[in-house]
Amino acid sequence: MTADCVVSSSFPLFVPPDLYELLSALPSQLQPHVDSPDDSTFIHDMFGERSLHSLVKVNLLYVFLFSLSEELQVKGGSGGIRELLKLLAKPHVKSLLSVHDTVAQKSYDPDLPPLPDDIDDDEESVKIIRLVKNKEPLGATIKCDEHTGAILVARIMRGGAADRSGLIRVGDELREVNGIPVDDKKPDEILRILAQSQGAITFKIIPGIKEEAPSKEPKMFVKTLFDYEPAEDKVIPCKEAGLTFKRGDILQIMSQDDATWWQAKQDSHANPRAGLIPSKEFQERRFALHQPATHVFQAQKISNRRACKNISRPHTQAHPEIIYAHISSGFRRSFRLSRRDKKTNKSMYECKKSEQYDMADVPTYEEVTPHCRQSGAKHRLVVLVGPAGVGLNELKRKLLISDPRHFSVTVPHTSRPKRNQEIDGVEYHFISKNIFETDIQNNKFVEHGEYNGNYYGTSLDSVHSVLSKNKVCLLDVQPHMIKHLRTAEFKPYVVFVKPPPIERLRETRRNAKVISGKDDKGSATPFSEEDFLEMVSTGQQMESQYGHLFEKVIVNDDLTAAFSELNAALKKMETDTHWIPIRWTHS
Ligand SMILES: Nc1ncnc2c1ncn2[C@@H]1O[C@H](COP(=O)(O)OP(=O)(O)OP(=O)(O)O)[C@@H](O)[C@H]1O
Repeated sequence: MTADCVVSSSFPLFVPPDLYELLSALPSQLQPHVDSPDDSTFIHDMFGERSLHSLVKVNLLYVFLFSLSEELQVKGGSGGIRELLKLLAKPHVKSLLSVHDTVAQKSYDPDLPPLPDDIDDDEESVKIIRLVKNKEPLGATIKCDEHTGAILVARIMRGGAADRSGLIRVGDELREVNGIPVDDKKPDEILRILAQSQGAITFKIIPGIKEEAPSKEPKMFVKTLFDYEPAEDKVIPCKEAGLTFKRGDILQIMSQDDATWWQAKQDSHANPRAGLIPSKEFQERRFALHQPATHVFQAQKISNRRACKNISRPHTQAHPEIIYAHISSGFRRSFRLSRRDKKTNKSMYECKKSEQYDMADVPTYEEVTPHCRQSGAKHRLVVLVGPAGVGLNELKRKLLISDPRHFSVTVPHTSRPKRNQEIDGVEYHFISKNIFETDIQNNKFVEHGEYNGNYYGTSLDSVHSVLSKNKVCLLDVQPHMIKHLRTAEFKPYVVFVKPPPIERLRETRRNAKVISGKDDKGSATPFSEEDFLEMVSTGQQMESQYGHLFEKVIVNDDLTAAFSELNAALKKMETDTHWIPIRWTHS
């Protein structure tokens, strides 16, 4: 339906209540002097007429002031009275009263067409609604009742023109449009009549029996975790009433009355009218039906490259990583896949819980609330994800160099023996194999893995330790680990570092070396074409599977630009208000 409502208005009249009482009392006082019932009805109608009330009210004001002046003149007397008489005699006071009287007597009701003659007197109540089309849709949908065949108002979109007017309600039966009976028509045909109508449209409506309960505007906000285009949705009851959104948009849910189709509006849009979106439950069911069995992104096999490479490489001032080594030796500590090692490395980093598909993982909507970090409160955990070789360590390193007192990384645990030059708690926390295994059992690790018979892992305590120093903890993990870090305590800010298109990879990484090592002696070799292809395809896979968990996506094309963007985003994260899952605020 594409019509807009005219809401009638009338000029407000301020009639003293005692005058109303007088007018209402008159008919009964005259009653003893009236013989015929017709005369009695006439008198009642006349004194009950609203326009008479208005006229009397207006005249009373006028007459009252005149008689007041006369009375005061007769009384003569004090300076105050003379002053008042002078005021009342002033031309602009008189003009003001005259304008008031003129305005008060005008009718501001809209010019409505006469009621159709053929209205059945027996019909209990019929609403004739006149609407004027403009660009804004009416914000209502119709349907054909499957039992009676009646055309009913199916839905009123919250905040839309129909809703705001209050003239049309869900369940109202549509009888005529512009005098054309619609009881033999299908909803589509009616919509065509409406589309062809110009200017005013008259609806004849039988009000539905069930009155909609006045609804308070709910204040529920959700972050959308998928893209939605109503035009492509085969089952939406009305495509035109649908709301388009992109993954990551914030919507305000306006109505959940219908279990299948919610009403929502974009938080950032001024348009008050809600649109239809699939409900969470409905979308989950659809998602489950269309999801291939093997949809879970396979965690990459892990090498210990991260665990060892900065520790055992010779320190040379020329190499940027070594500059970092002077700031903190606990770098390259997270454990992600090395492309080069994956065939030979049987171990992989485990996560704490099962990676099996469960409904909680279905990306539909997540209820969110605005959050701004209070000064002095712990920082949000910064989680970096991206395909191997994309530049996570390079970006971390730059952040650490830029502000070593503000940013920090975790110190990993290992079960391998400590070397002479190493200090416990600096390069690693050195623990026995037994203790490592017990800690794994007790879910003490964010990630852990085995390499060359030794365990390596990032413990939750090492994250706590950085955060408790009021520093921003930079952690890079496999993307399937993100969900375990999404807690009220960590409030992770997840940044996906994405590779640029392959031609830009070739160009920018021409002189770059990819570091790999099957033992603690990491070796650096140039990127191969295969590395680039794999980086791009892994990046795409990660984004499609975990994109709903990313708060920021940074394309690492030009390194300096990518670093500036990341740095600026992290500053904003600390100072600005962000939408976070509401469950993170219920700790
Ligand atoms: N934007 C860039 N332009 C040019 N070289 C880059 C860029 N980003 C990273 N590099 C280089 O690419 C190589 C790999 O980067 P880095 O080690 O940071 O990747 P990574 O994501 O940590 O990889 P891995 O997980 O395999 O350790 C390094 O030599 C780094 O200097």
